[in-house]
Amino acid sequence: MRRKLAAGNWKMNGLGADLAELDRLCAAHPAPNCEMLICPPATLIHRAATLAEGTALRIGGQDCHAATSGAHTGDLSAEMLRDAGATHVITGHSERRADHGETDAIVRAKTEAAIAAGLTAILCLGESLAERESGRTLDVIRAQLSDSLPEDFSGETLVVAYEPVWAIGTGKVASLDQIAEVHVFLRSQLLERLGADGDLIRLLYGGSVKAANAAEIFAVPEVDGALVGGASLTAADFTPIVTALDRA
Ligand SMILES: O=C(CO)COP(=O)(O)O
Repeated sequence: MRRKLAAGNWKMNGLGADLAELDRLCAAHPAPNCEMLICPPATLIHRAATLAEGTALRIGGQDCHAATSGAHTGDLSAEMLRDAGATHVITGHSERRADHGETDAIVRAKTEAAIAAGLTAILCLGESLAERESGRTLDVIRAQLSDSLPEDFSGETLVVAYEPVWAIGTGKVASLDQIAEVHVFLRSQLLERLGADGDLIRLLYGGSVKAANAAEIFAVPEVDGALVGGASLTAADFTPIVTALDRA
C-alpha cells in the first residue's frame, strides 16, 4: 500500500519568520494519514527540522549536489541536507533543469547521491508546452524517466513527481485526463522496469495544485499526492490540501 504524500516546495521563498507557518501546519495536522513534507530553502532546513521534531511534518531539501563533498562553491551535498535534518530532497525540478542546465544524467547522479545519503528522492519530470502541443508528451516522459532513474531504488527511497512545465506557477492545471494519462503511463513504465515492485513507487502531481482543485486531482488513478509550490507557503493554503489528501 502506498502512503500518500503531501509535499510543499517553497522554492526561493521563506525567511525565519515564515517558520511560524510550519508551527500552524503541525498544529492543524497532528496525526495525518498521509505523509506531510515541506521543502523550505536550504537556509531554513535545520531550524525547520528542529521545529518539526516530534510532529508529523518532515523536512526536505530542494536540490543536492551529486558529489559527497569537495570544491563546489555554493553547493550542498545530500549528506549535508540529511545532517541538517532533512529526510527528503527534490531532484530534477524543471526550474533547476532550466536555470542550471541540469540534464537527465545530472539528475540521475543527484538522485543516486540522495539515496546513498539515506534521503528519499522526489524525482521531477514533465513536458514543456511545445512538447505537449507537438504530441510528444509520453515520449518525453519515457525518456526523462529512463534516463534519470537511479540504478537502485524502492518505494522507500524514490518518489516520482509529474510536473508539466506549462502548469507550474501559471494557474493552468493539467486536465484530469491529462494527469491520468501520464500517471497511468508512469506506472506502466515502473512496472515494466521493476516488476510488481513498480507498484510501490509513489507518483505525485505538481502544477498549480490548490485547495479548490486538490480533491479532484487526488481522485485521479495513480495519483498518490501532490508536489505543491505557491499553495504550500502558508498553512492556510496548504492545510486544506493535506485534508483533501487524507480523505482521498
Ligand atoms: O513546481 C511546483 C512544485 O514543485 C508547482 O508549483 P505551483 O504549485 O506554484 O504551480
